[in-house]
Amino acid sequence: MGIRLGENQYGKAENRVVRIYRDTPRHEIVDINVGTALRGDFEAAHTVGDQGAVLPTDTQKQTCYAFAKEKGIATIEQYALDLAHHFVDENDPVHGARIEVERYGWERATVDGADHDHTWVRSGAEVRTADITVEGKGSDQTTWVIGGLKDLTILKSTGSEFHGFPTDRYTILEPTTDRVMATSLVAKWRFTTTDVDWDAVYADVKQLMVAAFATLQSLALQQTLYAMGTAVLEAHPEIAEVRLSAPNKHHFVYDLARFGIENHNEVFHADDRPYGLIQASVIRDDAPDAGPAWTMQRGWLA
Ligand SMILES: O=c1[nH]c(=O)c2[nH]c(=O)[nH]c2[nH]1
Repeated sequence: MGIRLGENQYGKAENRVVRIYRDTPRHEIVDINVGTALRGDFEAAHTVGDQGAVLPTDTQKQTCYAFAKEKGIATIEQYALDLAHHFVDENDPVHGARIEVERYGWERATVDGADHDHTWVRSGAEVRTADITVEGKGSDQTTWVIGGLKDLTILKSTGSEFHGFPTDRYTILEPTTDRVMATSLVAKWRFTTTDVDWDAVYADVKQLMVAAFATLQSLALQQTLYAMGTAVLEAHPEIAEVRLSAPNKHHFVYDLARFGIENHNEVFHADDRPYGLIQASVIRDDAPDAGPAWTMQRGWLA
């Protein structure tokens, strides 16, 4: 019975490369997901386990990050062309390469009517939410309204620190005075009235939170959440409480020193999990009782 190896290729999928250009105070961001795949003389790797021709997928990954700094990512087309040519031209067994790149859009955050230098909001609208509870009938009826949003993804490329934390024998985290901070925010705010211009308040609450995220020289995501909630309560007397839930979407500085390449907070690996999950409620001292406003949200037992 004749058996032979058919089509095959191999590579590293979903390299989450984030390149920040920070030569001037006005930073630029390129946020991409890169897949590499090589085709060529890899018969022996499959049939007898001979790795003699196999450029490791790990090396392909490192090349993606190194090229982000060495060649830059002026366009994803040119970046992918550079990678493909490199793999094919520098490796005899490689006859072909397929590089697939997705680029995620970021729009500059607006603060005080102007584009911000180092804060962006991920393109594509967030999801607006409303949770309404009505209890009772006639003169005994009470209504609670919670406004909110989710999937508001925001990132700042500087203006974030994290240090001064306790250490124990398991601590490896290095303190930092300059890091990327990013989150995909979930926020809900509890109104104390229904006499509200819902659209206008929604737009303003979102803007206040984005501006607080952008402008605070943050010492922790916890401090940023508190500042966001405080900004909303200070501007909106009709809101009694803001609840915030924020995954800390870690961006790790990629170690390019191993290749003799300097990386001063320019090339990052955007890790998807695990993530820190920072959650806080910011509430007025004299907030009326929430009653059933928060009870049994979807997923309450999940
Ligand atoms: O803003 C942060 N808050 C934390 O609690 C924390 N913990 C951690 O490892 N990194 C961070 N960052």
